[in-house]
Amino acid sequence: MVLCAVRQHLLRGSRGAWARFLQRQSRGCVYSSVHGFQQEEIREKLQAFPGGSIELLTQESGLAVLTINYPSRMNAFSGSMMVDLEERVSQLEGWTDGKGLIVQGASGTFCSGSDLNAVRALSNPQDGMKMCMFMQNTLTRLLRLPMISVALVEGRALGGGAELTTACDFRLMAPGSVIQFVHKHMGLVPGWGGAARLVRIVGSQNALKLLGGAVKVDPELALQIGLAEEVLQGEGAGTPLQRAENWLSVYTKGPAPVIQAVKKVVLSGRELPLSEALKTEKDVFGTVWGGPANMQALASKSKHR
Ligand SMILES: CCC(=O)SCCNC(=O)CCNC(=O)[C@H](O)C(C)(C)COP(=O)(O)OP(=O)(O)OC[C@H]1O[C@@H](n2cnc3c(N)ncnc32)[C@H](O)[C@@H]1OP(=O)(O)O
Repeated sequence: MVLCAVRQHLLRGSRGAWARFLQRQSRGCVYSSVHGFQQEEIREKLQAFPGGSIELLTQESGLAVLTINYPSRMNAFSGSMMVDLEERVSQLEGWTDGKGLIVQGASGTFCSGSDLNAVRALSNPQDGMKMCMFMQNTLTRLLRLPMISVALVEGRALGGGAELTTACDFRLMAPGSVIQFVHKHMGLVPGWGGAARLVRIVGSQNALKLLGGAVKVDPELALQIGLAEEVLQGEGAGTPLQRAENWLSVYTKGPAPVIQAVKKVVLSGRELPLSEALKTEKDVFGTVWGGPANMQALASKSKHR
């Protein structure tokens, strides 16, 4: 009873801590009206470029699959798909049972970046900045979801598609797939946060090579520089999605509050200064200490041989 009350108190404290974490990180977003960013205004503009969709399937197991779906344009991001993605991320933020997320493209290819038709129409500097801020906000929130995320790369991940892979915790590549930051060939640099995240994943030297040379990163190179965790081999071992689910299940096995706590402490360690990360870790620890999974493990006198 007492333990329960203490836990409730800690839980309340932790929710506060997590809310404070997100608040410090601008509620999970990078830009708000303070930066001249008006979300509704850009949403309206983006909706004027329809096509394709972003599909979200949540499973009772706590695993969700997000599919970028515009096969006739190699899953390029139309304006309405950017808006769709933001809405799907909002849905995932409110999914209390979520533990894992796989991001994939439809029809055997990942994503060929932004829809060049929309890009042409939004090529004035003001609209470009607004689109950039919108996508940075969305992909930052995607990476900050309290669940473990994996980009399943089949076929090509080009431009903004390559940037999207970096907004997941891990990348798995199918044989023959390619991740390529083609921005330089387009007279651009990444603008959806892909450069900042890439530096943290592969280091600045490798990031400079990949962006400066618009290098085609095949699975072998991706493994070598730490961009990908694994190549999904094995014809007989199910579809690439099934293999990705298998891979992820090692990390999502267990109760949702524990898996979410794992992601939260790693996220705060990655994003906050040490003293603040330590405080957040303490608060997140408070949510699992004395919780059902902890009590059950203690009662079963589990060994870790
Ligand atoms: C954030 C910054 C960015 O993301 S800038 C955008 C970067 N992406 C690109 O430049 C990709 C340009 N596309 C390509 O290089 C090729 O289409 C790739 C993806 C390699 C596929 O080649 P291939 O297999 O020969 O097919 P294809 O060229 O016939 O394409 C099939 C249809 O899809 C379309 N498509 C492809 N990518 C885009 C795109 N990003 N935006 C708009 N449409 C795209 C192609 O135009 C083609 O359409 P259609 O059949 O000609 O009507």
